[in-house]
Amino acid sequence: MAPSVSVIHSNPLSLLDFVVNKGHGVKGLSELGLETLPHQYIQPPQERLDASNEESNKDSIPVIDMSNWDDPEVAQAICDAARKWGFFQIVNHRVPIHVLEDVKDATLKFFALPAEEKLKYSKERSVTNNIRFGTSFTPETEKALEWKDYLSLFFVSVDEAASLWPPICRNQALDYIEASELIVKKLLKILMNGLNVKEIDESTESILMGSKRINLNYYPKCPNPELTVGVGRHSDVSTLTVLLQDDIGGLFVRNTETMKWIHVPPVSGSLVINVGDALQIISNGHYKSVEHRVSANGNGNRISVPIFVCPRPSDIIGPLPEVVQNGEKPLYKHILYSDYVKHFFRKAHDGKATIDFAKGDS
Ligand SMILES: COc1cc(/C=C/C(=O)SCCNC(=O)CCNC(=O)[C@H](O)C(C)(C)COP(=O)(O)OP(=O)(O)OC[C@H]2O[C@@H](n3cnc4c(N)ncnc43)[C@H](O)[C@@H]2OP(=O)(O)O)ccc1O
Ligand SMILES: O=C(O)CCC(=O)C(=O)O
Ligand SMILES: [Fe+2]
Repeated sequence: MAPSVSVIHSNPLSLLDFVVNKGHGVKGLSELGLETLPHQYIQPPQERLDASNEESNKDSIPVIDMSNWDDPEVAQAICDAARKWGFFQIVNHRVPIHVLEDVKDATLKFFALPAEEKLKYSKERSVTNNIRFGTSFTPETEKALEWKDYLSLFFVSVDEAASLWPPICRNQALDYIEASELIVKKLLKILMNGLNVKEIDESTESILMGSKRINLNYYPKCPNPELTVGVGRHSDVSTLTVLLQDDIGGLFVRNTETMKWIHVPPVSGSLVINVGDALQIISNGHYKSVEHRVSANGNGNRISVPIFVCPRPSDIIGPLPEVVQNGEKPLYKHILYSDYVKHFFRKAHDGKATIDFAKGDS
């Protein structure tokens, strides 16, 4: 039986038991009809988004039409955006719209499952570490929790996905991964060309796109959205992230010049692309992995579906030889990629601090 709203507010153990242990997530909390936010979700004032730290001018991240993707001007726009903003949106990307709609529907269906069904995929019960249903980011280490539930699926093979991923969303998630492969390859080719890396051999291809993780994110309607966050400030640890968002909005990106936050408005049929830490390291800082965050909202539920395109866990990553061969100082050392990711996952979101792990001489 669900605890009453007053028990949720007065007993911290009861909240954690309901949200984390019983698998109801923040979706379950939201559906209890809370009128005020439980104190565990109240972020310190400096982590909240308000109008004073939002960009008020009309600067916005570029929307790039990929119809003529061999046009040098398109390549230039992509490389410029990756250098300046670390983020851009793409339209006419060749991922069929029905694939995007289907994976959004499947996300809603997964989160609509009963808590006990979703709990089968939790860290404690999942038959594999490659599948994880969870809430917030790292509830064990966070001072304030985040208003988000997620299902995270690390892609190993179609066979593993077919036997272990939740049946209600596995085909749709696999189709989205498969259909986005072409645009991912094209973007990486363009970005490598922009660094003077003309030939992508097998080992570079593994570093650029040797593994993939797909997350299904659910941000339920929130009482007092101004006091909390959907996702706190972080940069992705991927090479590139391909993000599908719905039409609710709430993703904000740091303008690294003004340090203010810029909204990434939903554009119908588009995909948001962002540079992750692995690409910042590989490119020796030429491409920027930029801090971003998601606000909570009081009007409705939001979903998003990022595909994190990554090196393989066993890859050693560091600035590419082509980038530093002309005497440019390497800003990052060589590191085992899985060490980097473990470092990211073991702490609460902390903005751009993760990349310090890779700083130093190679
Ligand atoms: C969820 O909210 C998020 C997520 C994000 C994500 C942004 C990204 O950029 S994700 C892309 C990450 N890259 C990869 O997954 C590719 C490379 N993968 C690996 O190297 C490995 O698969 C591994 C992730 C290191 C896991 O390997 P494994 O051998 O299983 O290692 P463990 O020691 O068991 O786990 C390490 C540590 O990480 C925790 N963890 C594992 N998976 C997840 C997950 N999906 N979500 C959260 N945490 C995870 C695991 O619990 C371990 O910690 P312990 O404390 O338990 O030791 C951005 C923003 C968000 O809000
Ligand atoms: O939901 C979003 O728009 C972005 C989520 C995000 O930044 C992430 O999952 O890494
Ligand atoms: Fe992110």
